Amino acid sequence: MVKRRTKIMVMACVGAWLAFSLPVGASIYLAWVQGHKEANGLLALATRGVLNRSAVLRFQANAAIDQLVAEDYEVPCSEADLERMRAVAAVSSYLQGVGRIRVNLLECSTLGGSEAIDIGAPDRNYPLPGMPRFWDAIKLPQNPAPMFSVFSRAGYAVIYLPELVSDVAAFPGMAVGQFSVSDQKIIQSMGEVDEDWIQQFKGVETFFEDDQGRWVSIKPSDLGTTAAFAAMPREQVRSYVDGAAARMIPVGVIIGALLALVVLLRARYQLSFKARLREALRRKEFHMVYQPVMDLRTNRCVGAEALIRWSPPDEPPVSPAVFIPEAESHGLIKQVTAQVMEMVARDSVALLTAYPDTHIAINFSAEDLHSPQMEGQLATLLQHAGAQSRNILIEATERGLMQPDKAKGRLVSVRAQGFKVAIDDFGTGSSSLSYLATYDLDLLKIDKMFVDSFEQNSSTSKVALHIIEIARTLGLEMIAEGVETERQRDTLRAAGVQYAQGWLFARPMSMGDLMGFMRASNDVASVAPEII
Ligand SMILES: Nc1nc2c(ncn2[C@@H]2O[C@H](COP(=O)(O)O[C@H]3[C@@H](O)[C@H](n4cnc5c(=O)[nH]c(N)nc54)O[C@@H]3COP(=O)(O)O)[C@@H](O)[C@H]2O)c(=O)[nH]1
Repeated sequence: MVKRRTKIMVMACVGAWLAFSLPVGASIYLAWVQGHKEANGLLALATRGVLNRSAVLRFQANAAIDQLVAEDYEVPCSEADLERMRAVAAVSSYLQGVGRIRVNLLECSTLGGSEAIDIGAPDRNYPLPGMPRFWDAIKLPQNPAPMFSVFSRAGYAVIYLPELVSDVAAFPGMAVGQFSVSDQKIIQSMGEVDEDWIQQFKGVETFFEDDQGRWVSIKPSDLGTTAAFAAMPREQVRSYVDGAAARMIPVGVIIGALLALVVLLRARYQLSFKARLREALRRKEFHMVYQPVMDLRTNRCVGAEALIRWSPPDEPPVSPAVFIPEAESHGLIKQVTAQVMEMVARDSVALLTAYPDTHIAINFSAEDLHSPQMEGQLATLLQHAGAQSRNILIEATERGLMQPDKAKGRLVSVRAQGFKVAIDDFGTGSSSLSYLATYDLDLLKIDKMFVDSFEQNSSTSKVALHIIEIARTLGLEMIAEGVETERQRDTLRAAGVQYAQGWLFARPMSMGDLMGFMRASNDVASVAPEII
Protein backbone atom coordinates (compact mmCIF):
# COMPACT_ATOMS: atom_id res chain seq x y z
CA MET A 1 0.00 0.00 0.00
CA VAL A 2 2.68 2.41 1.13
CA LYS A 3 4.93 1.39 -1.73
CA ARG A 4 2.23 1.92 -4.37
CA ARG A 5 1.04 5.21 -2.86
CA THR A 6 4.59 6.49 -2.54
CA LYS A 7 5.38 5.46 -6.10
CA ILE A 8 2.26 7.17 -7.47
CA MET A 9 2.87 10.32 -5.40
CA VAL A 10 6.55 10.56 -6.40
CA MET A 11 5.66 10.01 -10.04
CA ALA A 12 2.84 12.57 -9.76
CA CYS A 13 5.19 15.19 -8.28
CA VAL A 14 7.85 14.58 -10.92
CA GLY A 15 5.20 14.45 -13.65
CA ALA A 16 3.51 17.65 -12.44
CA TRP A 17 6.87 19.41 -12.23
CA LEU A 18 7.73 18.31 -15.79
CA ALA A 19 4.24 19.08 -17.05
CA PHE A 20 4.55 22.60 -15.65
CA SER A 21 8.17 23.37 -16.43
CA LEU A 22 8.27 22.02 -19.99
CA PRO A 23 5.64 24.42 -21.43
CA VAL A 24 7.04 27.28 -19.33
CA GLY A 25 10.57 26.44 -20.54
CA ALA A 26 9.26 26.12 -24.09
CA SER A 27 7.53 29.51 -23.85
CA ILE A 28 10.76 31.13 -22.62
CA TYR A 29 12.66 29.57 -25.50
CA LEU A 30 9.96 30.56 -28.01
CA ALA A 31 9.99 34.12 -26.62
CA TRP A 32 13.77 34.20 -27.22
CA VAL A 33 13.27 32.88 -30.74
CA GLN A 34 10.39 35.27 -31.43
CA GLY A 35 12.29 38.26 -30.02
CA HIS A 36 15.29 37.47 -32.20
CA LYS A 37 13.00 36.86 -35.16
CA GLU A 38 11.62 40.37 -34.74
CA ALA A 39 15.16 41.71 -34.39
CA ASN A 40 16.23 39.74 -37.47
CA GLY A 41 13.33 41.20 -39.42
CA LEU A 42 14.39 44.71 -38.57
CA LEU A 43 18.06 44.03 -39.28
CA ALA A 44 17.19 42.36 -42.59
CA LEU A 45 15.16 45.43 -43.49
CA ALA A 46 18.18 47.61 -42.75
CA THR A 47 20.67 45.48 -44.72
CA ARG A 48 18.23 45.27 -47.62
CA GLY A 49 17.84 49.06 -47.43
CA VAL A 50 21.62 49.54 -47.63
CA LEU A 51 21.92 47.17 -50.57
CA ASN A 52 18.98 48.78 -52.38
CA ARG A 53 20.37 52.27 -51.91
CA SER A 54 23.77 51.05 -53.00
CA ALA A 55 22.23 49.55 -56.13
CA VAL A 56 20.39 52.79 -56.89
CA LEU A 57 23.59 54.76 -56.35
CA ARG A 58 25.51 52.40 -58.65
CA PHE A 59 22.82 52.70 -61.27
CA GLN A 60 22.74 56.51 -61.09
CA ALA A 61 26.55 56.69 -61.13
CA ASN A 62 26.86 54.46 -64.19
CA ALA A 63 23.97 56.20 -65.95
CA ALA A 64 25.58 59.61 -65.31
CA ILE A 65 28.98 58.46 -66.56
CA ASP A 66 27.45 56.69 -69.58
CA GLN A 67 25.58 59.86 -70.50
CA LEU A 68 28.69 62.05 -70.11
CA VAL A 69 30.81 59.60 -72.16
CA ALA A 70 28.16 59.44 -74.86
CA GLU A 71 28.10 63.21 -75.37
CA ASP A 72 31.81 63.74 -74.62
CA TYR A 73 32.72 67.38 -74.77
CA GLU A 74 35.68 68.66 -76.69
CA VAL A 75 37.02 71.11 -74.06
CA PRO A 76 37.31 69.20 -70.77
CA CYS A 77 36.70 71.20 -67.60
CA SER A 78 35.53 74.24 -69.51
CA GLU A 79 32.60 76.15 -68.08
CA ALA A 80 30.32 74.53 -70.65
CA ASP A 81 31.69 71.10 -69.71
CA LEU A 82 31.00 71.84 -66.01
CA GLU A 83 27.53 73.07 -66.87
CA ARG A 84 26.86 69.84 -68.71
CA MET A 85 28.07 67.87 -65.68
CA ARG A 86 25.93 69.98 -63.29
CA ALA A 87 22.87 69.14 -65.36
CA VAL A 88 23.61 65.42 -65.07
CA ALA A 89 24.28 65.66 -61.29
CA ALA A 90 21.04 67.59 -60.75
CA VAL A 91 18.84 64.75 -61.98
CA SER A 92 20.66 62.06 -59.93
CA SER A 93 19.23 62.12 -56.42
CA TYR A 94 22.11 60.15 -54.87
CA LEU A 95 24.98 62.05 -56.56
CA GLN A 96 26.43 65.15 -54.92
CA GLY A 97 28.64 66.00 -57.85
CA VAL A 98 30.29 64.90 -61.08
CA GLY A 99 33.80 65.61 -62.32
CA ARG A 100 36.61 64.63 -64.61
CA ILE A 101 39.45 62.49 -63.27
CA ARG A 102 42.85 61.47 -64.60
CA VAL A 103 44.76 58.89 -62.52
CA ASN A 104 44.44 60.38 -58.99
CA LEU A 105 43.74 63.92 -60.04
CA LEU A 106 40.22 65.23 -59.86
CA GLU A 107 40.70 67.74 -62.67
CA CYS A 108 37.43 69.56 -62.16
CA SER A 109 34.05 68.85 -60.60
CA THR A 110 30.62 70.34 -60.09
CA LEU A 111 31.54 70.69 -56.39
CA GLY A 112 35.05 72.12 -56.75
CA GLY A 113 34.75 73.91 -60.08
CA SER A 114 37.79 73.92 -62.39
CA GLU A 115 40.27 73.59 -59.53
CA ALA A 116 42.27 70.32 -59.81
CA ILE A 117 42.60 68.26 -56.60
CA ASP A 118 44.87 65.28 -55.96
CA ILE A 119 42.66 62.76 -54.16
CA GLY A 120 45.38 60.16 -53.69
CA ALA A 121 45.35 56.48 -54.52
CA PRO A 122 41.96 54.79 -54.72
CA ASP A 123 40.84 52.52 -51.87
CA ARG A 124 39.80 49.89 -54.36
CA ASN A 125 41.42 49.71 -57.69
CA TYR A 126 40.51 47.11 -60.23
CA PRO A 127 43.57 46.52 -62.41
CA LEU A 128 41.71 46.07 -65.68
CA PRO A 129 41.29 49.14 -67.91
CA GLY A 130 37.78 50.58 -67.94
CA MET A 131 36.97 49.02 -64.53
CA PRO A 132 35.72 51.34 -61.77
CA ARG A 133 37.89 52.70 -58.99
CA PHE A 134 36.70 53.76 -55.54
CA TRP A 135 37.75 56.30 -52.97
CA ASP A 136 35.93 55.84 -49.67
CA ALA A 137 36.62 59.10 -47.80
CA ILE A 138 37.69 62.18 -49.69
CA LYS A 139 37.79 65.71 -48.33
CA LEU A 140 37.15 68.45 -50.89
CA PRO A 141 38.63 71.84 -50.02
CA GLN A 142 35.52 73.63 -51.20
CA ASN A 143 33.31 71.40 -48.97
CA PRO A 144 35.51 70.49 -45.98
CA ALA A 145 32.82 69.29 -43.62
CA PRO A 146 31.49 66.06 -45.19
CA MET A 147 33.67 63.17 -46.29
CA PHE A 148 32.76 62.20 -49.82
CA SER A 149 33.15 58.94 -51.62
CA VAL A 150 34.22 58.88 -55.23
CA PHE A 151 33.51 56.36 -57.95
CA SER A 152 35.33 56.74 -61.26
CA ARG A 153 35.19 55.15 -64.66
CA ALA A 154 36.04 56.24 -68.22
CA GLY A 155 37.72 59.46 -67.02
CA TYR A 156 34.68 60.66 -65.12
CA ALA A 157 34.12 60.69 -61.34
CA VAL A 158 30.87 60.74 -59.44
CA ILE A 159 30.95 62.16 -55.92
CA TYR A 160 28.44 61.10 -53.28
CA LEU A 161 27.90 61.10 -49.53
CA PRO A 162 28.40 57.55 -48.20
CA GLU A 163 25.94 58.07 -45.34
CA LEU A 164 23.13 58.38 -47.89
CA VAL A 165 23.58 54.63 -48.43
CA SER A 166 23.81 53.75 -44.76
CA ASP A 167 21.16 56.11 -43.46
CA VAL A 168 18.58 53.40 -42.88
CA ALA A 169 18.84 52.91 -39.10
CA ALA A 170 15.39 52.30 -37.64
CA PHE A 171 16.26 53.66 -34.19
CA PRO A 172 19.12 55.25 -32.29
CA GLY A 173 21.94 52.91 -31.44
CA MET A 174 21.57 50.84 -34.56
CA ALA A 175 24.79 50.52 -36.57
CA VAL A 176 24.51 50.09 -40.33
CA GLY A 177 27.03 49.92 -43.14
CA GLN A 178 28.55 48.15 -46.06
CA PHE A 179 31.88 46.49 -46.66
CA SER A 180 33.78 45.30 -49.67
CA VAL A 181 33.90 41.53 -49.77
CA SER A 182 37.17 41.32 -51.71
CA ASP A 183 39.34 43.34 -49.31
CA GLN A 184 37.03 43.04 -46.27
CA LYS A 185 37.12 46.81 -45.78
CA ILE A 186 34.22 48.90 -44.54
CA ILE A 187 33.08 51.22 -47.35
CA GLN A 188 30.55 53.22 -45.44
CA SER A 189 28.88 52.99 -42.08
CA MET A 190 26.78 54.77 -39.50
CA GLY A 191 26.83 54.14 -35.75
CA GLU A 192 29.30 52.16 -33.69
CA VAL A 193 30.77 49.52 -35.97
CA ASP A 194 33.12 46.64 -35.16
CA GLU A 195 35.39 45.48 -37.98
CA ASP A 196 35.51 42.00 -36.44
CA TRP A 197 31.96 41.41 -37.66
CA ILE A 198 33.34 40.96 -41.16
CA GLN A 199 35.14 37.80 -40.01
CA GLN A 200 31.78 36.22 -39.25
CA PHE A 201 30.57 36.64 -42.83
CA LYS A 202 30.40 33.30 -44.67
CA GLY A 203 29.01 34.50 -47.98
CA VAL A 204 25.31 34.12 -47.10
CA GLU A 205 22.92 36.10 -44.94
CA THR A 206 24.16 35.63 -41.38
CA PHE A 207 22.88 36.55 -37.90
CA PHE A 208 25.07 36.39 -34.80
CA GLU A 209 25.75 37.95 -31.43
CA ASP A 210 29.02 39.85 -31.09
CA ASP A 211 31.16 39.96 -27.97
CA GLN A 212 29.32 43.06 -26.72
CA GLY A 213 25.97 41.29 -26.92
CA ARG A 214 24.89 43.16 -30.05
CA TRP A 215 22.80 41.20 -32.53
CA VAL A 216 24.32 41.56 -35.98
CA SER A 217 23.12 40.71 -39.49
CA ILE A 218 25.24 40.61 -42.65
CA LYS A 219 23.73 40.24 -46.10
CA PRO A 220 25.66 40.00 -49.39
CA SER A 221 24.67 42.10 -52.41
CA ASP A 222 23.29 40.34 -55.48
CA LEU A 223 26.66 40.59 -57.22
CA GLY A 224 28.46 39.42 -54.08
CA THR A 225 31.05 42.18 -54.28
CA THR A 226 29.80 44.00 -51.20
CA ALA A 227 27.80 43.06 -48.15
CA ALA A 228 25.59 45.19 -45.94
CA PHE A 229 25.55 44.85 -42.19
CA ALA A 230 23.28 46.08 -39.44
CA ALA A 231 23.66 45.67 -35.69
CA MET A 232 21.22 46.15 -32.85
CA PRO A 233 22.22 46.95 -29.28
CA ARG A 234 21.68 44.25 -26.66
CA GLU A 235 18.98 46.33 -24.91
CA GLN A 236 16.97 46.62 -28.10
CA VAL A 237 17.04 42.86 -28.72
CA ARG A 238 16.17 42.36 -25.08
CA SER A 239 13.12 44.58 -25.45
CA TYR A 240 11.85 42.39 -28.33
CA VAL A 241 12.49 39.23 -26.29
CA ASP A 242 10.77 40.80 -23.27
CA GLY A 243 7.79 41.80 -25.42
CA ALA A 244 7.46 38.26 -26.78
CA ALA A 245 7.97 36.84 -23.27
CA ALA A 246 5.19 39.04 -21.91
CA ARG A 247 2.85 37.48 -24.48
CA MET A 248 4.11 33.89 -24.41
CA ILE A 249 5.14 33.10 -20.83
CA PRO A 250 1.61 33.59 -19.41
CA VAL A 251 0.36 31.15 -22.07
CA GLY A 252 3.15 28.72 -21.10
CA VAL A 253 2.28 29.10 -17.43
CA ILE A 254 -1.42 28.48 -18.10
CA ILE A 255 -0.71 25.41 -20.27
CA GLY A 256 1.84 24.16 -17.71
CA ALA A 257 -0.57 24.66 -14.83
CA LEU A 258 -3.34 22.83 -16.72
CA LEU A 259 -1.05 19.94 -17.62
CA ALA A 260 0.25 19.74 -14.03
CA LEU A 261 -3.37 19.73 -12.86
CA VAL A 262 -4.18 16.88 -15.26
CA VAL A 263 -1.19 14.91 -13.92
CA LEU A 264 -2.21 15.54 -10.30
CA LEU A 265 -5.86 14.67 -11.00
CA ARG A 266 -4.74 11.49 -12.71
CA ALA A 267 -2.59 10.63 -9.69
CA ARG A 268 -5.55 11.37 -7.43
CA TYR A 269 -7.65 9.07 -9.57
CA GLN A 270 -4.95 6.38 -9.44
CA LEU A 271 -4.98 6.69 -5.67
CA SER A 272 -8.78 6.43 -5.66
CA PHE A 273 -10.55 3.23 -4.80
CA LYS A 274 -12.13 2.99 -8.23
CA ALA A 275 -8.76 3.05 -9.97
CA ARG A 276 -7.31 0.54 -7.52
CA LEU A 277 -10.25 -1.77 -8.19
CA ARG A 278 -9.92 -1.39 -11.94
CA GLU A 279 -6.23 -2.15 -11.69
CA ALA A 280 -6.95 -5.17 -9.46
CA LEU A 281 -9.44 -6.48 -12.01
CA ARG A 282 -6.96 -5.97 -14.82
CA ARG A 283 -4.22 -7.71 -12.85
CA LYS A 284 -6.57 -10.41 -11.52
CA GLU A 285 -5.61 -9.85 -7.90
CA PHE A 286 -8.66 -11.72 -6.53
CA HIS A 287 -9.08 -15.28 -5.34
CA MET A 288 -11.95 -17.28 -3.87
CA VAL A 289 -12.49 -18.96 -0.53
CA TYR A 290 -15.35 -21.30 0.26
CA GLN A 291 -17.35 -21.53 3.49
CA PRO A 292 -18.92 -24.95 4.07
CA VAL A 293 -22.71 -25.14 4.36
CA MET A 294 -23.84 -27.86 6.80
CA ASP A 295 -27.02 -29.91 6.83
CA LEU A 296 -28.20 -29.49 10.43
CA ARG A 297 -30.11 -32.76 10.22
CA THR A 298 -27.17 -34.97 9.22
CA ASN A 299 -24.14 -32.81 10.19
CA ARG A 300 -22.86 -33.29 6.65
CA CYS A 301 -21.33 -30.64 4.44
CA VAL A 302 -23.69 -30.18 1.48
CA GLY A 303 -22.00 -27.33 -0.29
CA ALA A 304 -20.19 -24.05 0.18
CA GLU A 305 -20.61 -20.34 -0.30
CA ALA A 306 -18.03 -18.83 -2.65
CA LEU A 307 -16.59 -15.68 -1.08
CA ILE A 308 -14.20 -13.39 -2.91
CA ARG A 309 -10.90 -12.19 -1.42
CA TRP A 310 -8.62 -9.38 -2.57
CA SER A 311 -4.96 -9.42 -1.59
CA PRO A 312 -3.24 -6.58 -3.43
CA PRO A 313 0.52 -7.11 -3.76
CA ASP A 314 2.51 -5.18 -1.11
CA GLU A 315 -0.71 -4.19 0.65
CA PRO A 316 -2.87 -5.73 3.35
CA PRO A 317 -5.94 -7.65 2.13
CA VAL A 318 -9.08 -5.58 1.52
CA SER A 319 -12.33 -6.96 2.94
CA PRO A 320 -15.18 -7.65 0.49
CA ALA A 321 -17.40 -5.79 2.96
CA VAL A 322 -15.37 -2.74 1.82
CA PHE A 323 -14.69 -3.32 -1.87
CA ILE A 324 -17.97 -4.99 -2.96
CA PRO A 325 -20.08 -1.89 -2.11
CA GLU A 326 -17.40 0.25 -3.81
CA ALA A 327 -17.50 -1.97 -6.90
CA GLU A 328 -21.29 -1.69 -6.88
CA SER A 329 -21.26 2.11 -6.59
CA HIS A 330 -18.57 2.54 -9.28
CA GLY A 331 -20.25 0.24 -11.80
CA LEU A 332 -17.55 -2.43 -11.55
CA ILE A 333 -19.52 -5.21 -9.85
CA LYS A 334 -20.34 -7.00 -13.10
CA GLN A 335 -16.63 -7.33 -13.84
CA VAL A 336 -16.04 -8.59 -10.29
CA THR A 337 -18.81 -11.18 -10.63
CA ALA A 338 -17.48 -12.25 -14.05
CA GLN A 339 -14.11 -12.98 -12.44
CA VAL A 340 -15.84 -14.74 -9.52
CA MET A 341 -17.61 -17.07 -11.97
CA GLU A 342 -14.35 -17.75 -13.83
CA MET A 343 -12.59 -18.61 -10.55
CA VAL A 344 -15.45 -20.74 -9.24
CA ALA A 345 -15.54 -22.66 -12.55
CA ARG A 346 -11.80 -23.30 -12.35
CA ASP A 347 -11.84 -24.24 -8.63
CA SER A 348 -14.93 -26.46 -8.72
CA VAL A 349 -13.95 -29.05 -11.31
CA ALA A 350 -12.31 -31.45 -8.82
CA LEU A 351 -14.96 -30.88 -6.11
CA LEU A 352 -17.88 -31.55 -8.43
CA THR A 353 -16.15 -34.58 -9.91
CA ALA A 354 -15.66 -36.05 -6.42
CA TYR A 355 -18.98 -34.79 -5.00
CA PRO A 356 -21.38 -34.27 -7.92
CA ASP A 357 -24.29 -33.51 -5.59
CA THR A 358 -22.75 -30.62 -3.70
CA HIS A 359 -23.62 -26.99 -4.43
CA ILE A 360 -21.61 -23.79 -4.71
CA ALA A 361 -23.44 -20.59 -3.72
CA ILE A 362 -22.45 -17.45 -5.60
CA ASN A 363 -23.39 -13.91 -4.56
CA PHE A 364 -25.08 -11.81 -7.24
CA SER A 365 -25.55 -8.06 -6.83
CA ALA A 366 -28.39 -6.04 -8.29
CA GLU A 367 -26.40 -5.11 -11.43
CA ASP A 368 -25.63 -8.79 -12.05
CA LEU A 369 -29.28 -9.79 -11.80
CA HIS A 370 -30.24 -7.02 -14.24
CA SER A 371 -27.50 -7.92 -16.70
CA PRO A 372 -28.46 -9.69 -19.95
CA GLN A 373 -25.04 -11.40 -19.87
CA MET A 374 -25.80 -13.24 -16.61
CA GLU A 375 -27.37 -16.32 -18.18
CA GLY A 376 -24.60 -16.68 -20.76
CA GLN A 377 -21.99 -16.42 -18.01
CA LEU A 378 -23.78 -19.11 -15.97
CA ALA A 379 -23.83 -21.39 -19.02
CA THR A 380 -20.07 -20.87 -19.48
CA LEU A 381 -19.52 -21.57 -15.79
CA LEU A 382 -21.38 -24.90 -16.04
CA GLN A 383 -19.41 -25.82 -19.14
CA HIS A 384 -16.00 -25.00 -17.64
CA ALA A 385 -16.73 -26.55 -14.24
CA GLY A 386 -18.37 -29.66 -15.71
CA ALA A 387 -21.32 -28.77 -13.48
CA GLN A 388 -25.09 -29.14 -13.62
CA SER A 389 -27.34 -26.14 -13.00
CA ARG A 390 -28.50 -27.73 -9.74
CA ASN A 391 -24.89 -27.43 -8.47
CA ILE A 392 -25.14 -23.64 -8.49
CA LEU A 393 -27.06 -21.62 -5.90
CA ILE A 394 -27.69 -18.01 -6.85
CA GLU A 395 -27.68 -15.77 -3.77
CA ALA A 396 -29.55 -12.57 -4.53
CA THR A 397 -29.34 -9.72 -2.06
CA GLU A 398 -32.50 -7.84 -1.18
CA ARG A 399 -31.15 -4.86 -3.10
CA GLY A 400 -30.91 -7.08 -6.16
CA LEU A 401 -34.61 -7.82 -5.90
CA MET A 402 -35.67 -4.20 -5.52
CA GLN A 403 -36.54 -3.81 -9.21
CA PRO A 404 -38.78 -6.77 -10.07
CA ASP A 405 -39.25 -5.51 -13.65
CA LYS A 406 -35.52 -6.07 -14.22
CA ALA A 407 -34.83 -9.09 -12.01
CA LYS A 408 -37.98 -11.20 -12.04
CA GLY A 409 -37.83 -12.42 -15.66
CA ARG A 410 -34.19 -13.40 -15.26
CA LEU A 411 -34.77 -15.31 -12.02
CA VAL A 412 -37.77 -17.11 -13.51
CA SER A 413 -35.58 -18.07 -16.46
CA VAL A 414 -32.61 -19.34 -14.42
CA ARG A 415 -34.89 -21.32 -12.10
CA ALA A 416 -36.47 -22.87 -15.18
CA GLN A 417 -32.97 -23.97 -16.21
CA GLY A 418 -32.53 -25.71 -12.85
CA PHE A 419 -30.48 -23.18 -10.93
CA LYS A 420 -31.48 -22.68 -7.28
CA VAL A 421 -32.18 -19.13 -6.07
CA ALA A 422 -31.84 -17.89 -2.49
CA ILE A 423 -32.72 -14.52 -0.99
CA ASP A 424 -29.64 -13.41 0.96
CA ASP A 425 -29.58 -11.42 4.22
CA PHE A 426 -33.33 -11.90 4.59
CA GLY A 427 -34.97 -9.48 6.99
CA THR A 428 -32.27 -6.80 6.88
CA GLY A 429 -34.05 -4.68 4.26
CA SER A 430 -37.38 -2.92 4.43
CA SER A 431 -39.33 -4.97 1.88
CA SER A 432 -38.23 -8.52 2.59
CA LEU A 433 -41.74 -9.86 2.92
CA SER A 434 -42.91 -8.28 -0.33
CA TYR A 435 -40.07 -10.05 -2.18
CA LEU A 436 -41.33 -13.37 -0.94
CA ALA A 437 -44.65 -12.56 -2.58
CA THR A 438 -43.10 -11.22 -5.80
CA TYR A 439 -40.48 -13.85 -6.54
CA ASP A 440 -40.47 -17.62 -6.77
CA LEU A 441 -37.47 -18.63 -4.66
CA ASP A 442 -35.91 -21.85 -3.41
CA LEU A 443 -34.17 -20.80 -0.25
CA LEU A 444 -34.10 -18.06 2.32
CA LYS A 445 -30.85 -17.13 4.04
CA ILE A 446 -31.42 -16.09 7.64
CA ASP A 447 -29.13 -13.15 8.36
CA LYS A 448 -26.49 -13.37 11.09
CA MET A 449 -28.29 -10.59 12.97
CA PHE A 450 -31.19 -12.99 13.67
CA VAL A 451 -28.86 -15.90 14.38
CA ASP A 452 -27.02 -13.76 16.95
CA SER A 453 -30.34 -12.94 18.65
CA PHE A 454 -30.68 -16.54 19.79
CA GLU A 455 -27.81 -15.91 22.16
CA GLN A 456 -29.51 -12.94 23.82
CA ASN A 457 -33.15 -14.10 23.82
CA SER A 458 -34.04 -10.58 22.63
CA SER A 459 -37.19 -9.53 20.77
CA THR A 460 -35.19 -10.03 17.55
CA SER A 461 -35.10 -13.73 18.31
CA LYS A 462 -38.90 -13.73 18.18
CA VAL A 463 -38.72 -12.05 14.75
CA ALA A 464 -36.22 -14.73 13.71
CA LEU A 465 -38.65 -17.47 14.71
CA HIS A 466 -41.39 -15.73 12.71
CA ILE A 467 -39.13 -15.60 9.67
CA ILE A 468 -38.51 -19.33 10.01
CA GLU A 469 -42.26 -19.88 10.27
CA ILE A 470 -42.93 -17.82 7.13
CA ALA A 471 -40.29 -19.72 5.16
CA ARG A 472 -41.74 -23.02 6.25
CA THR A 473 -45.27 -21.87 5.27
CA LEU A 474 -44.00 -20.82 1.83
CA GLY A 475 -42.18 -24.12 1.38
CA LEU A 476 -38.76 -22.43 1.31
CA GLU A 477 -35.71 -24.16 2.67
CA MET A 478 -33.47 -22.11 4.97
CA ILE A 479 -29.74 -21.54 5.45
CA ALA A 480 -28.79 -19.73 8.65
CA GLU A 481 -25.57 -17.73 8.34
CA GLY A 482 -23.04 -16.63 10.92
CA VAL A 483 -23.62 -19.53 13.30
CA GLU A 484 -20.93 -19.27 15.96
CA THR A 485 -22.23 -21.20 18.94
CA GLU A 486 -23.74 -24.56 19.65
CA ARG A 487 -26.70 -22.85 21.27
CA GLN A 488 -27.46 -21.01 18.02
CA ARG A 489 -27.09 -24.23 16.05
CA ASP A 490 -29.37 -26.16 18.38
CA THR A 491 -32.04 -23.44 18.39
CA LEU A 492 -32.01 -23.30 14.60
CA ARG A 493 -32.15 -27.07 14.31
CA ALA A 494 -35.02 -27.23 16.79
CA ALA A 495 -36.87 -24.53 14.83
CA GLY A 496 -36.62 -26.66 11.69
CA VAL A 497 -33.88 -24.75 9.83
CA GLN A 498 -32.29 -27.25 7.47
CA TYR A 499 -28.89 -25.74 6.72
CA ALA A 500 -26.32 -23.49 8.42
CA GLN A 501 -22.92 -21.97 7.86
CA GLY A 502 -20.67 -20.21 10.33
CA TRP A 503 -17.47 -20.28 12.28
CA LEU A 504 -18.89 -22.99 14.52
CA PHE A 505 -18.51 -25.39 11.60
CA ALA A 506 -15.73 -23.82 9.56
CA ARG A 507 -14.30 -20.53 8.45
CA PRO A 508 -14.07 -19.74 4.70
CA MET A 509 -11.21 -21.84 3.24
CA SER A 510 -9.41 -22.65 0.02
CA MET A 511 -10.93 -25.16 -2.41
CA GLY A 512 -8.21 -27.66 -1.47
CA ASP A 513 -9.15 -27.40 2.21
CA LEU A 514 -12.84 -27.60 1.34
CA MET A 515 -12.22 -30.92 -0.42
CA GLY A 516 -10.53 -32.20 2.77
CA PHE A 517 -13.35 -30.80 4.93
CA MET A 518 -15.94 -32.43 2.70
CA ARG A 519 -14.13 -35.78 2.86
CA ALA A 520 -13.89 -35.62 6.67
CA SER A 521 -17.51 -34.53 6.99
CA ASN A 522 -18.66 -37.43 4.79
CA ASP A 523 -16.50 -39.91 6.67
CA VAL A 524 -18.21 -38.92 9.90
CA ALA A 525 -21.64 -39.08 8.34
CA SER A 526 -22.82 -42.45 7.19
CA VAL A 527 -24.57 -41.42 4.02
CA ALA A 528 -23.36 -39.43 0.99
CA PRO A 529 -24.15 -35.68 1.03
CA GLU A 530 -27.34 -34.58 -0.58
CA ILE A 531 -27.81 -31.58 -2.70
CA ILE A 532 -29.87 -28.84 -1.09
N1 LIG B 1 -21.33 -9.77 -4.77
C1 LIG B 1 -20.48 -10.47 -4.01
N2 LIG B 1 -20.43 -10.23 -2.69
C2 LIG B 1 -19.54 -10.95 -1.98
C3 LIG B 1 -18.70 -11.92 -2.55
N3 LIG B 1 -17.93 -12.44 -1.54
C4 LIG B 1 -18.29 -11.84 -0.43
N4 LIG B 1 -19.26 -10.94 -0.66
C5 LIG B 1 -19.96 -10.09 0.27
O1 LIG B 1 -19.05 -9.32 0.99
C6 LIG B 1 -19.53 -9.17 2.32
C7 LIG B 1 -18.45 -9.62 3.28
O2 LIG B 1 -18.12 -10.94 2.99
P1 LIG B 1 -17.06 -11.75 3.87
O3 LIG B 1 -16.12 -10.84 4.51
O4 LIG B 1 -16.60 -12.84 3.00
O5 LIG B 1 -17.95 -12.30 5.00
C8 LIG B 1 -18.73 -13.47 4.79
C9 LIG B 1 -18.32 -14.53 5.75
O6 LIG B 1 -16.94 -14.65 5.87
C10 LIG B 1 -18.96 -14.03 7.01
N5 LIG B 1 -19.18 -15.10 7.98
C11 LIG B 1 -19.50 -16.37 7.77
N6 LIG B 1 -19.65 -17.02 8.93
C12 LIG B 1 -19.45 -16.14 9.92
C13 LIG B 1 -19.49 -16.20 11.34
O7 LIG B 1 -19.75 -17.24 11.93
N7 LIG B 1 -19.22 -15.05 12.00
C14 LIG B 1 -18.92 -13.90 11.37
N8 LIG B 1 -18.70 -12.82 12.12
N9 LIG B 1 -18.91 -13.81 10.04
C15 LIG B 1 -19.14 -14.90 9.32
O8 LIG B 1 -20.23 -13.54 6.56
C16 LIG B 1 -20.12 -13.13 5.20
C17 LIG B 1 -21.09 -13.91 4.36
O9 LIG B 1 -22.12 -13.06 4.05
P2 LIG B 1 -23.31 -13.48 3.08
O10 LIG B 1 -22.82 -13.31 1.66
O11 LIG B 1 -24.38 -12.50 3.39
O12 LIG B 1 -23.64 -14.87 3.34
C18 LIG B 1 -20.76 -10.01 2.45
O13 LIG B 1 -21.90 -9.19 2.33
C19 LIG B 1 -20.69 -10.92 1.27
O14 LIG B 1 -21.97 -11.24 0.76
C20 LIG B 1 -18.80 -12.13 -3.93
O15 LIG B 1 -18.10 -12.98 -4.50
N10 LIG B 1 -19.69 -11.38 -4.65
